[in-house]
Amino acid sequence: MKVAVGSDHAGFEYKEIVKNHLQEKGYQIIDKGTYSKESVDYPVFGEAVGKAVASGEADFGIVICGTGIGISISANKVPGVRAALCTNEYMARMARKHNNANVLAFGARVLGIDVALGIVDQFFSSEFEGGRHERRVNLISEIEKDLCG
Ligand SMILES: O=C(CO)[C@H](O)[C@H](O)[C@H](O)COP(=O)(O)O
Repeated sequence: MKVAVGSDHAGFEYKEIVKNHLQEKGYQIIDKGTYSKESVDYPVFGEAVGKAVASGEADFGIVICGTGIGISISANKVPGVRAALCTNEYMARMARKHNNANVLAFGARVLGIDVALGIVDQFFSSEFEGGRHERRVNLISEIEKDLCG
């Protein structure tokens, strides 16, 4: 499984920890930056991870900024991306089971690292349930087709 990861400066340290955590579990990591704590702009990294997932370069993505808000908004601008901003393990499970999210977002300034790693583990151990949820996810895709072609 290939996972693209990206963050701004606020999420950099958590990105490094998440990378190691997933690599230890056998995931292949594609790191789209940022690569230090120097101040940068989160849309660059949300877009890079979003494009990696939408193009098939990665199976899933993880984006991290201070709150997770700006970088999830940015990733969601890429057609085909369903980025879910999660603040607890239940949201992470539902993001996969009900929304078929392909990008996980969270905020390094609002969550402890243990909570963040729990969210990551729940996201990757949950599967899309399909059924009525597929109809709803397809409706999201139709909005995108109508507006983006
Ligand atoms: O985009 C954000 C909020 O939606 C992130 O939290 C950013 O990391 C944050 O805005 C960066 O702030 P800074 O004062 O430039 O470190």
